[in-house]
Amino acid sequence: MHEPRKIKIFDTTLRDGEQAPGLNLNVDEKLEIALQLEKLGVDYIEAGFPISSTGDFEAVRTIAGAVKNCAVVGLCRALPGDIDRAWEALRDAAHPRIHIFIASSDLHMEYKLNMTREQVLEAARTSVRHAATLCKDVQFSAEDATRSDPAFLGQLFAAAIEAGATTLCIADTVGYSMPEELAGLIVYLRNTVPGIENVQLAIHCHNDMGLAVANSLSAIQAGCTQIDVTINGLGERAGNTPLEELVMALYVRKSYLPTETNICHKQIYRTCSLVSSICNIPLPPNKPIVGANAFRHESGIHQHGVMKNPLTYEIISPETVGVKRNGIVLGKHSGRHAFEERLLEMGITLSGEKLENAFRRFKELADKKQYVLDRDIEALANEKMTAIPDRYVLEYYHITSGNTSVPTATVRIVREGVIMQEAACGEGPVDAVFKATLRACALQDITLEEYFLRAVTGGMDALGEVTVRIKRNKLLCIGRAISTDVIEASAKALIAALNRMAYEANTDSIS
Ligand SMILES: CC(=O)SCCNC(=O)CCNC(=O)[C@H](O)C(C)(C)COP(=O)(O)OP(=O)(O)OC[C@H]1O[C@@H](n2cnc3c(N)ncnc32)[C@H](O)[C@@H]1OP(=O)(O)O
Ligand SMILES: CC(C)C(=O)C(=O)O
Repeated sequence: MHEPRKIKIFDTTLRDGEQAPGLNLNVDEKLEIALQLEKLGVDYIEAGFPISSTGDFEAVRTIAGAVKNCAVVGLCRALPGDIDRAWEALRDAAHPRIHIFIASSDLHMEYKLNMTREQVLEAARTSVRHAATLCKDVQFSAEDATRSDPAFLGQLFAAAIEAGATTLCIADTVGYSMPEELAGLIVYLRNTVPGIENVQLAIHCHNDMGLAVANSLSAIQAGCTQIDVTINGLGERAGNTPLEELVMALYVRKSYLPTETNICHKQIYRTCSLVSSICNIPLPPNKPIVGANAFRHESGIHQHGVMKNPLTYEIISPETVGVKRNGIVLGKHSGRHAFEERLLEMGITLSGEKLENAFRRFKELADKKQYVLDRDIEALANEKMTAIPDRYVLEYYHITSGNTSVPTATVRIVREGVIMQEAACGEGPVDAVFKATLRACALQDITLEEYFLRAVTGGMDALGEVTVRIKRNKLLCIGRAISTDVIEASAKALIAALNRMAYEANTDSIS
């Protein structure tokens, strides 16, 4: 058997992942995800595209200052202004990397860049050379590489190596490649590009035809040692290679493809769940590795087999990725120790005020629910981890509703010690609570752009998670809350969104 090859994991959840339509993460959310990625053990965190906005610049700068155990990467076009801005954000990182990309397919060069092959070669040369004067780690990526003329791609890579690139990345930008075809391209480049043996070779796959994992595995077989991934496969269009799927395929099939990564497998579920919650993109139940059904067995023949020996129908044990099979049941009589222990088992470390808050909310929930499940706890922990100051506090709400009465709500809200109380009628109880709340806060110019309700757990006493997106002028803010009562979850989600809006607007209050 061959020695396992070291595979480096390049996580781009915070850059390509955030390009998923509708996704917009603020600096605090990005930092929280980055710190979890560090715990997970990724080798590189692509934290953003610094020239693209002040928010992205700040996120990259903040993450560069906070993360110590992995390299932090900023994306740039092949333009000096992009590179200087990226370096400004990255310069304090323990391990900074500048990532430059330019398209290499004739289609992109002609229609999008309006550049000739010679001009693209020159832009790659000068930009990589410039970046190498600032940073010793420079990645050069060829966008749309898999639809490019292989000979030109080879020339471009040779120019980037000569200019000082330390990593070269082949991007299957539109998820066009087939696994064997991609392996053929990689072997061709390895055989023809001078100096390629001295740089790290990377692959960046998109999932337009559901082939991102297969293509990434094929690229590893053909010699790539850095794999670009995102958590839950987030990304532009159909997304990128999902970290959890690729890493677990490598882990489970190590005897077929001997490799190793620095990933701490027990942190996988925690990371996927945190990203899903912060991004408000629920995991489909049948999602490999981390979906609710990934370790469930419904049919009798399977249940019988698993009872005799789990290996009959399980190629991964849930504990490997941080999912607890059948642990202690947490309920209203459980104390801090059991609660904290369960959090640790789930890969969640909370301390001080955050732990106290989560425990208080757990007790409130346990009073209403027979059993508190891992998913409930996770939701509680996720909700409170990105702390936004509570400017608006919901003191109480009261509704009257029924199929023969007009839904009416009364709310009392406290804003910085001032009590504000109002009543309103609505199309339904949630609408009435929203109208009363906005009236009480004198914020009737806020519009509700989106309302989303999902059951976090099953059963009659399931936790409902409500997410609202509100808008005032151009500012869009999300609020999320959970409760066994959907009206309460809705009211709290609106208050959370108002608090976020006050925080984002950076004023003492919005009104
Ligand atoms: C495959 C990928 O995922 S690449 C990353 C894609 N991600 C994003 O685009 C998200 C962030 N992007 C942004 O915020 C904006 O697009 C910005 C700030 C980067 C640029 O904004 P604008 O200046 O308004 O330009 P716009 O986005 O309309 O067009 C892109 C410009 O960059 C040029 N360009 C695109 N790629 C490159 C490149 N790799 N190197 C040099 N120039 C490039 C285009 O030719 C176009 O130039 P032009 O304005 O001279 O016609
Ligand atoms: C910037 C590059 C690597 C990219 O994201 C792509 O081509 O999909």
